[in-house]
Amino acid sequence: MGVEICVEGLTKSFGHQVIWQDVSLTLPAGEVSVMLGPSGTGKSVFLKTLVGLLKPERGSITIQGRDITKLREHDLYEVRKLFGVLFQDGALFGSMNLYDNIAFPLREHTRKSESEIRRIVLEKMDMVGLIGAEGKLPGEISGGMRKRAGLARALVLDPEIILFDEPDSGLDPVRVAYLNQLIVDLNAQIDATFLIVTHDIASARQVPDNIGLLFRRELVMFGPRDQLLTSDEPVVRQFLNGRMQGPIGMAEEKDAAQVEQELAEIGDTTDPQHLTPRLLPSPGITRPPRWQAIAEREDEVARA
Ligand SMILES: Nc1ncnc2c1ncn2[C@@H]1O[C@H](COP(=O)(O)OP(=O)(O)OP(=O)(O)O)[C@@H](O)[C@H]1O
Repeated sequence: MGVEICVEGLTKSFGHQVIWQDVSLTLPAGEVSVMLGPSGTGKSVFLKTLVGLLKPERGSITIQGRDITKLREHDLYEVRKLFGVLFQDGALFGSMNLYDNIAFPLREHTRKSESEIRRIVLEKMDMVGLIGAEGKLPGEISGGMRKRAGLARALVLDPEIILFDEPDSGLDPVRVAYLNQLIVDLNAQIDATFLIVTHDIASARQVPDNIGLLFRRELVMFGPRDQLLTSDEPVVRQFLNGRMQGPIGMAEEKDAAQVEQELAEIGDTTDPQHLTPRLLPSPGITRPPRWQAIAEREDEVARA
């Protein structure tokens, strides 16, 4: 069913450099959330903090009733089993074929027999469309296939939470579209909680239930997709429209008068009537119950 992650007042620094502070949000169980933000705002640091690889200075991360920032290494090891992580490059072992790469977590963390491992590996490879590529080495396949292999590996321990670190980086737009469909289909099938860090605005508009935006060391906003897509908050509007006009500058600083002038010069693109349609699960995949509620809420926003 996926588990909820509740983050409260989280602050992370490296030495004197505050990366972000006082971040509070709840990733609802079983839903897909996207975290956006200009380069260097600490999105990857946020993912690493959620899995307990980095320790925050302040705040809590509550999963299944336990604050994981307070856990000792042994207990943290148990909590980490709830997570599957898809790293940017798939993080595959270059000398192992895809089958062995995907089987790796099962061989490391479980006592399953090789026949059971085979069943699971082939099931996950099938889910991501990689059947037939078992014997290939990571160096012999495309970036898109490597991502899908990384995703299959993230799925083998049946995680409750899946973190995606820029799944679309380095892929052409067609591969990104296929990957987005795969993410939506997987979420409908396995119903885990998904958090995706991305720069890709088209993906952020179509795929998630919720969107968050990190900017200038703060979480500017986190909420349902329709709420962010129709927001008047200048940072949110600028980022979701991929514009130069607005508070986000090349070096992240602009003066207020310039921002105001720029915003006055551009038209309003937050019209709820033109809310980007959500990407639906492929035909034949049963939609989780929440889809009905989402469709109704988005209809309401469009009518308002
Ligand atoms: N282990 C570390 N020690 C010190 N500083 C770090 C460490 N990890 C990350 N940082 C710093 O934290 C900041 C945020 O990095 P992060 O990679 O999370 O940004 P990001 O938002 O994911 O960027 P991008 O979108 O470009 O991938 C950067 O200034 C980086 O140098």
